[in-house]
Amino acid sequence: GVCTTADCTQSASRLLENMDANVDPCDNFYQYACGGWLKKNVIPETSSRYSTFDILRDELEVVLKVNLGHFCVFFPSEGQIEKRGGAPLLDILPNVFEWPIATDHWETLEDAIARLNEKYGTQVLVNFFIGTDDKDSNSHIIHVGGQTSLGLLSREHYTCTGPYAEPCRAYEQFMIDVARLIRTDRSLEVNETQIREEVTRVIELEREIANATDTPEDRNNPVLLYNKMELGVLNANFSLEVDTQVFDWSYFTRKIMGTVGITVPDTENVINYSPNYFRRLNPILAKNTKRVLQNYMVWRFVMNMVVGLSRQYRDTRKAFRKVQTRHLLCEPCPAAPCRRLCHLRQQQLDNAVGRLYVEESFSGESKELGEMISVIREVFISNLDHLRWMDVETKKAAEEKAQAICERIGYSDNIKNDTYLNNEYKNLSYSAEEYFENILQNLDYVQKKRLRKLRVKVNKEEWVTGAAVVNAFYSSSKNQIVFPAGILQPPFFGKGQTKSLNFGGIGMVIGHEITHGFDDNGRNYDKDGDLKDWWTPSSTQNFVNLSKCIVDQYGSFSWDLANGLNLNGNNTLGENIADNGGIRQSYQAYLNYVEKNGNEPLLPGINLNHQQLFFVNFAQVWCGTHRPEQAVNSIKVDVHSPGKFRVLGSLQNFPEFAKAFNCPKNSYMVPDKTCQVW
Ligand SMILES: O=C(O)CCC(=O)N[C@@H](CC(=O)O)Cc1ccc(-c2cccc(Cl)c2)cc1
Ligand SMILES: [Zn+2]
Repeated sequence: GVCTTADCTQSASRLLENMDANVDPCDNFYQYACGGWLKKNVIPETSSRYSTFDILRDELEVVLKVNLGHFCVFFPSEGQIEKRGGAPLLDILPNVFEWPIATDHWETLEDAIARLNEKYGTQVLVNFFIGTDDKDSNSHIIHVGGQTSLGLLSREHYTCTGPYAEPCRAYEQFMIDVARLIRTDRSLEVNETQIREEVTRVIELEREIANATDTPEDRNNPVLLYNKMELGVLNANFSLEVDTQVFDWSYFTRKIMGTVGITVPDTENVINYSPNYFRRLNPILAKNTKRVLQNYMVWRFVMNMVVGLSRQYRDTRKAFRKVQTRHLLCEPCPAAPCRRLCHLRQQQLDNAVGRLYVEESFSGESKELGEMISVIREVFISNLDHLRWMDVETKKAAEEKAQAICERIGYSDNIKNDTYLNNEYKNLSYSAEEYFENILQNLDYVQKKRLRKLRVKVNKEEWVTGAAVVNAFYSSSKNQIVFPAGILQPPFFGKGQTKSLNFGGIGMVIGHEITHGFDDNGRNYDKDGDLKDWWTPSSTQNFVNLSKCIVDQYGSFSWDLANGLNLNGNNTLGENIADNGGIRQSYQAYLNYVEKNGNEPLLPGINLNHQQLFFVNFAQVWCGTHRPEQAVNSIKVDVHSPGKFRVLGSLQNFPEFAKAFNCPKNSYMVPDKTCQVW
């Protein structure tokens, strides 16, 4: 029969709207499923990528903005911000030992990195953080490395040639304008030549630092990153010298950990995950002065702060805004509610935001989700039996790990617990005059909470995300899959949606997250989340060979929106393995569902059976388009392949898709060579 409920009618019209039935599904399924969407949608001025996925995120923000009245939080008017000019920033520059370009006397270097880290959570030059010990997932350990954010979006930007010339120039002008403004506010002489010269040196230094950082390829094997050594050894073997002054790692570490009352002896173990970066950094520092270094480091802090100052300061980043990275403070937008939301997110108030969202929009689908997770987990495990490339011993360990995956659905009960929330935010104080300082105070509060974890066991109950998030997660150290409330909505999931759409939507995501535990990164961790090899050498070798097929397949896709650049098959391998596993598991789980419960009633007005509807809904998650500069950048930095290729690549490897649409052998969607890992 045909389902004529409102939900079915809505699903049918959504699916029909987005697709282009004139395209042969076997020629290009993405075009077939999304052709209608692409004809009807234009990328908004304010977006760099616009897709079904992004629209869900925008809609979630609207729900939150509309309901921000609940937050009796005072936010300053534009007038109050204007009145204070640059004062909030000028007042705190002494806290970070000053910005030489913008003053005529300044002090040390060492303390600056430590202060930026422990007080403002800003990582410059050295990334120092407390994280889970990969080889003891119940403990925390100090990590040091080179993964600090750069002023420009990516390493490539620092070539300052071709498409990167404009962002570079905007970045340089931004720094010059802020330096001039601060010197003027301080009634110091403004010598344009002097400022421009110092800025040029900072960008030159930043370019060298960017080139010294590890590439994504250098960072994708957790076993090779796990370099544990005593702090004393780190100090001895990875000395950094500036102006004949040696960087003292012990002093630096104690400076940071002392602020939370934790003493760290030289025998303390730390993980140095970028030894090569520090080796490459040494000669760079040796040929630079402390002044240039201080200029660089404090600039990385200053550039994030100007958005919280008066119009004159904010305008300095106008041209640069187009290529902005995520900043610490909020862009004051015309309507107060959106600024409040931004602050709440920036203030790590994800639990308060999550509570609001859950109360407004989440009707608690946990039970049905739980059932979907268990049948898809079962399929993953039963599929292991058919894998000829994995030996019995390794299959047994894989099954144990799959059984041990713990699931989190919707939201953490904590956010419903007023006592818990009040306790979490008790130290927060807001007042209109001091909002800038409050934000800095809260950065301090959040960073101190992170630093205090060093002597505390890992809380595996803790959620790795807030609830008001349209996404899903796999944590290798917790062996945990998480589906926040934000993604539990159409097209992914709906109580009134047919199971074919739910399995093609959230079912795919569930399979994707489970498979992350077995991709090129996740497979290195055992069922307890410890970095321990549970593979036989022969199974490892087979896994590597089969992965190579995926690397080559996605690496051979050339992306028209990125000026024909090919995808990076290595950097996207983990996500591609997860997509290819997810589609197989969720589809098989759907067939099992139909086997057990019979065929579902068809959708009105759309002459597709449910096997076909599964694939159409699956593909329409990624109906969307990109701006060229975002496309080029995403190929460099995104671990996910572009949506179009995620759909094409995983369907080309899946014979059940070809069967569902009766695609002939030589069609584009049925290539000769296909890949399969899980
Ligand atoms: O925002 C972004 O660009 C990343 C979104 C992103 O992939 N999040 C993932 C988080 C993660 O990687 O575990 C969760 C996820 C979302 C969508 C899909 C999916 C659905 C239908 C078809 C295909 Cl080929 C893939 C699979 C996984
Ligand atoms: Zn993923």
